[in-house]
Amino acid sequence: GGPGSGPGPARHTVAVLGSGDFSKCLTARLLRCGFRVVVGSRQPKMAAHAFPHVVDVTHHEDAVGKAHIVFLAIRREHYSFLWDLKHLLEGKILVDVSNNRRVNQYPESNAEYLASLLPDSFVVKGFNVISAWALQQSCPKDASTQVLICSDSLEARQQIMELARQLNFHPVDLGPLSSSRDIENRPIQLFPGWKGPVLAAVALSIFFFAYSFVRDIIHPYVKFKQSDFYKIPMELVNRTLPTVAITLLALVYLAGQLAAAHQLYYGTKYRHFPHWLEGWLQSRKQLGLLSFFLAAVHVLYSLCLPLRRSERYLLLNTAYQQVHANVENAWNEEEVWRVEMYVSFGIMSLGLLSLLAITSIPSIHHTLNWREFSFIQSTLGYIALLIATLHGLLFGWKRAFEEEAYRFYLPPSFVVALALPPSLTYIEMCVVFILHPNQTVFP
Ligand SMILES: NC(=O)C1=CN([C@@H]2O[C@H](COP(=O)(O)OP(=O)(O)OC[C@H]3O[C@@H](n4cnc5c(N)ncnc54)[C@H](OP(=O)(O)O)[C@@H]3O)[C@@H](O)[C@H]2O)C=CC1
Ligand SMILES: [Fe+3]
Repeated sequence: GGPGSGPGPARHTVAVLGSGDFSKCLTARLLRCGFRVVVGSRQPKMAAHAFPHVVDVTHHEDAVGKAHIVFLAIRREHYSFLWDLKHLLEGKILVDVSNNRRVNQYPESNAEYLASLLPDSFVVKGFNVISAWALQQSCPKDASTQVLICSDSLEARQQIMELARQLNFHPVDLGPLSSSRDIENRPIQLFPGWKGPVLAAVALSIFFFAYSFVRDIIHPYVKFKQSDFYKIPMELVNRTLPTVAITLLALVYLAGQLAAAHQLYYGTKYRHFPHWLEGWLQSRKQLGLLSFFLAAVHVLYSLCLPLRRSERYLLLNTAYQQVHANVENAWNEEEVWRVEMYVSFGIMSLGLLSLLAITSIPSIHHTLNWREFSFIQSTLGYIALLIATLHGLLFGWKRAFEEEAYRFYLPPSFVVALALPPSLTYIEMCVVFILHPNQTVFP
């Protein structure tokens, strides 16, 4: 018969092969939830010390014979010994809990390899996303409780899902055994989806930092023998941060623009985007969050600029020179307006960016319907980009056109602000709204 047709009492006994960390913690959890456990070990006498007395620690053959469900708490590299137990494992449910060290370490997943080794057993993949530490926790709130499960045998899958429930886990059915590759990759991935955006942020940071270094430090030094190296830790960093932030935010919307252009060019929504664009579209959330993070750090840096010694000396020196020149009032209306506005625009764009970041949190995202989400992420996000652009323009204005030393060196934020977002606005206005006023385009 099927995997469920074992003799009655054996069902309440679960076998665990291997006596390592995972085996110990799984056994403890099984016992706590009312199961009987038999552990199979190469050296049962030695291994028995590590288990409570109620646990039957015995040889592999013996353990397998006493249970219908067998957990394999051993590493994939040792699976070959199961070949000797082949006939004993026939018709049993084998739970593969193994993990690898690297993503896609082997051509086939561990569970698929096991299934090919023992075609007459019912292989179920599961519990690998749970750490031995999480298995030990009595209060499931402290640890992640989701268990991803897959198997080619529907009945075996359902039995293991039921077992997971009885162990106070939340099983998630991922279908056939072919999903096991994905399940095995889950616990060893390091922030999937963040690699591209983080690399982009790092590359842009290096580029803009180097640019500012040459422009703000090297150039004045070579040309005017002016030593401004003190600017490296604060001013240069604080110039790089907003430039990268605004560029990343522009990249979020550039992806949508390219997608819209692609759809308009081919005249259909149903044609696949090229791979690079697909990946780019899917990293928009990460790009936006990185942009928000850099913008927030930029705000902190900016708030701390007046705390510096250099700032105090420069202010005092200016005051002294002013007294010397007999100038009573240095008020410059134009400068005052420029700075008031640029600070105000900066605050506004950070406010809007915070809103975008908050609504990207899944639990908040789920309370919004599609239209509300797209209003915040597309419309408000775009407004944030434009306001941030104005902020950058107002900052760069004076330096680009008034300061003698920099006349021929446009500040990077100014270039980015000029080149990226407004041109996107033009593309959107021309291509989308004028040519196809009723076309719903990619958000
Ligand atoms: N530790 C964890 O947090 C997690 C572990 N896992 C997976 O669980 C499995 C076991 O992990 P863990 O307990 O940490 O590993 P350990 O290395 O601690 O234990 C593995 C056990 O396998 C047995 N074993 C070792 N070599 C052989 C061999 N040549 N032939 C047969 N059996 C052998 C040993 O038991 P004995 O000497 O009694 O035969 C040993 O105790 C692995 O596949 C791992 O990927 C999954 C999720 C989390
Ligand atoms: Fe700024």
